[in-house]
Amino acid sequence: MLRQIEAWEDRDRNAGADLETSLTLADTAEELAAVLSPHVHAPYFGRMQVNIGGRTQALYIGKHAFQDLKGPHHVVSWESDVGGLFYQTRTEWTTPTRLRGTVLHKRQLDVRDKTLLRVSDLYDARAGGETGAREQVLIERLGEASTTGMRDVVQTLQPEQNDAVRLDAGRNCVIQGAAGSGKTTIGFHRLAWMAHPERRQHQADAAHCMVLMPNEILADYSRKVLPGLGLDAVTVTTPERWALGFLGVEKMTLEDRTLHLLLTDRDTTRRKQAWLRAKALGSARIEEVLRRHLRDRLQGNARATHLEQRSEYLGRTVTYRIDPPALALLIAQTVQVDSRLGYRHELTRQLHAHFAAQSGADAGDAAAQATWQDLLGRVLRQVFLGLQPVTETRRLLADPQRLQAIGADLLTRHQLHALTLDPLAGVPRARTASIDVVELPAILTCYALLSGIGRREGRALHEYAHVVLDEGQDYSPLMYRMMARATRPGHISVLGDLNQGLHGYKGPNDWREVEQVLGGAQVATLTRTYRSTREITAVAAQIAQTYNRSGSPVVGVDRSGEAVRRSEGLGLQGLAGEVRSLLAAGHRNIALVTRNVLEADRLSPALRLHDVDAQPITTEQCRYRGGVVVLPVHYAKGLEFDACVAVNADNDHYDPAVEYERRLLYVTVSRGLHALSLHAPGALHDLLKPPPPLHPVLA
Ligand SMILES: Nc1ncnc2c1ncn2[C@@H]1O[C@H](COP(=O)(O)OP(=O)(O)OP(=O)(O)O)[C@@H](O)[C@H]1O
Repeated sequence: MLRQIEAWEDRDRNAGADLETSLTLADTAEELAAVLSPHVHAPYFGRMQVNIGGRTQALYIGKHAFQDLKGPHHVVSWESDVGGLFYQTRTEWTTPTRLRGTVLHKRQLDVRDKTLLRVSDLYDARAGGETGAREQVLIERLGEASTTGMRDVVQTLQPEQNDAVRLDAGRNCVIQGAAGSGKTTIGFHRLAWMAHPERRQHQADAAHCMVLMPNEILADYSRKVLPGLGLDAVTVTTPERWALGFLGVEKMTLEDRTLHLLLTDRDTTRRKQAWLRAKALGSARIEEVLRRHLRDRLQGNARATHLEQRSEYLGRTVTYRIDPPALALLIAQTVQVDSRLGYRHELTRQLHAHFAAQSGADAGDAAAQATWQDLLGRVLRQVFLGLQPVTETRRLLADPQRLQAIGADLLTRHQLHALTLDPLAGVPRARTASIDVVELPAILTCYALLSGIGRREGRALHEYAHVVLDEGQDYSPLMYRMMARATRPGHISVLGDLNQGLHGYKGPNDWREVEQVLGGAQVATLTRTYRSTREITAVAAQIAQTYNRSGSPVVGVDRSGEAVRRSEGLGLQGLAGEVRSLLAAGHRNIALVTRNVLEADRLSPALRLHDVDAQPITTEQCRYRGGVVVLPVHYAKGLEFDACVAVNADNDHYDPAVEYERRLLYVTVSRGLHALSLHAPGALHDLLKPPPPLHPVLA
């Protein structure tokens, strides 16, 4: 590898016939050298002995493919089809040249800093197959301390995770998995796999892909995995930030008044109404309602449009004109064409054809177009008059009669009724111009129908090559519709856990609904969790089993660790003592997870009085930099720490009768890798009591 890099970096060798060719060659060579360089320290992590067409040979598997031009030292990349065999239980395959291949032996090579540290044989056909060492390697890797960013798991990818990464390219997929099953990690690995040239027509250019994470803190945490997977160019953001940016209203304040009401209002009827209203707003049927509404509005604007323009074309005077019946026809045709680029683009195309017919010109002739351009602009302004996505969507949603008139056959009676209610009237609004998260998908839909949707490149809108949606249980069906519209067909990968849905009022009822709105998707379920020790997983499972919707039990990798610490009746001093004791035990990254922001805000300065410096993470602008942190559960979601302290983990803070609260508690206790401490000023939560001791005979 070093020899190859040297050759690439040698400018004299990359000389072309002329200066320009030489520069291009040198640039390309430098780029190749830069891509290969990081892999010199650990060029491979696996070796397979295979028999292909009767010849036995060794294949080395690494994070990056390497073709040794002057010797026999090749490395195949883990994303290649043959590299995938390293993780699979399958041992036979057929090469592209139709030769039969058989895997005889698999070996894990722990290489760091150009040093081979250890060799573990994973599979040996002559000695009876799997050796069991794969589990051992995994357990050791999981026992390592946490970092401040998401890690790549290429070396220890497990067979079921590998299958999820390699679900058919070109088909949407939904990957369901419990907390710590590696979903988010797998989403990024799937993207790396999609970016590999072997995906042929489905290959996704990383620069044209996007990953949507639930909040900025997690987006920042997960960006750290990108370089190791060769995905530096991928956009990682949150759905709200992306949508506001795309709509050009990033200055508006984003609020979630439904969540505010659900968390603070004790009136059950109002909570139910807010929930149903949010659900109705996120229904995929809203797309069709908006379609009908916009069609009528465009037709209404066209009604009085008599416009004409005289121009000189090829030495003669042409009168271009359009009258209401002609425009009505063009609009009817426009709305029928379901263009991703929107009505404005399609109507422009139709108008070009209309005026071209009047002058006998070719609709694509730029010189001819210039002669009717002014009139075309006037027609568009008239037709789209007053159609601003934010105001237009709000106007429609605030008009029960109009909704009834165009949506009676699309929405249920309950949905229509829910849309007419205003349960949020008492919830304060932001002082500045704002958008609510539950109305955002409808506004985005309105924009998409009028002006198109996709990846902006200058003034053009392109499809995303592949989009990964993390925490997919929190996206409304309408948002799924829009993401599918913005993306190449079959190129959406969804990761989620129905059991961790913290925003059920926005999310889908189940994955079938997602499958339906996406127009088909493969669904895979991850059955194992990797993050936490056996002791921590047992506590999380005890909570999850009270509402488990995914249908599969949570099975953790059987890694033993410290006993879960339970402290009842301890105040702030006790809590500070607990943190100090975790630090003394060698844990570096420790999270104190609270039920809400206010508690976290108060806890940080209070702990300082007891000599514990815990950084608060209480807004999306905060970044996780490691050490001891205090954060509310909704920001802790997706992050992980060496040790987690569940603060105020009692019935008062997590109402046992409310499923949503139990979900929050599940998220809280599932954040620690190695240690969990449950803390309450009084009695611990009902679901966190220690399991009864085993009967002496069983023990
Ligand atoms: N095959 C693996 N080898 C090593 N570590 C793994 C493997 N799979 C998962 N992990 C580790 O398990 C932890 C959980 O992974 P990840 O955060 O992707 O899970 P998740 O399912 O998205 O969790 P959550 O639902 O809580 O956000 C991470 O530390 C990850 O590095």
